[in-house]
Amino acid sequence: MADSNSESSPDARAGRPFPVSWDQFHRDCRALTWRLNDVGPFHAIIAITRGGLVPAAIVARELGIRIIDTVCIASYDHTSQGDLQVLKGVSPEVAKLGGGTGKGLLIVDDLVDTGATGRLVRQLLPDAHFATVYAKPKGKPLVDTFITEVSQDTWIHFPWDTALSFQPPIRP
Ligand SMILES: O=P(O)(O)OC[C@H]1O[C@H](OP(=O)(O)OP(=O)(O)O)[C@H](O)[C@@H]1O
Ligand code: HPA
Ligand SMILES: [Mg+2]
Repeated sequence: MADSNSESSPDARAGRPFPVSWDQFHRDCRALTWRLNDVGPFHAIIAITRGGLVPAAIVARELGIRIIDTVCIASYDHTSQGDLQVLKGVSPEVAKLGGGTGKGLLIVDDLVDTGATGRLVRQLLPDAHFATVYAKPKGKPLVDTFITEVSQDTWIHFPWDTALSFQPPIRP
């Protein structure tokens, strides 16, 4: 990421952890779906891989959507963001359902951070509805629906990236 500001440098952000359990993540995805239920119906869901796969599965189950596509984008190597690479775009069948601009399609990702991924997704499908579970301030304007905002200098630790481990007591 081209962010030289020490407050939001990868190290600073990794230093302010926000761990999310499976239980919490499931609850947040359900809360997101309640909001999306008021916006739809949607023809199909597009999960932004890989982080969007888990929320997309939960949202699809709750909304009864069975057509699920992926847009495969990679950029972060742990906490540093490099150039975005679209490894796979929208499939022709799903692009057709969205009339070429994404109308009636629901894009799901786990979070927006700098907004770089969201901007790319919006270029691909300008009329789609873009939903994320979490949003940081820089990326928030790109998202149509999200559940929880965290500060820009926070690093969210998702349950699929973490494991339970011993923590020393606060007072040694
Ligand atoms: O708003 P941005 O600064 O672009 O960051 C948000 C994106 O970064 C993460 O994906 P990543 O590229 O790390 O790939 P992954 O989903 O495979 O973990 C996350 O899942 C979002 O897609
Ligand atoms: O805060 C985050 N957590 C996990 N992955 C991420 N990718 C961009 N920002 C984050
Ligand atoms: Mg991702």
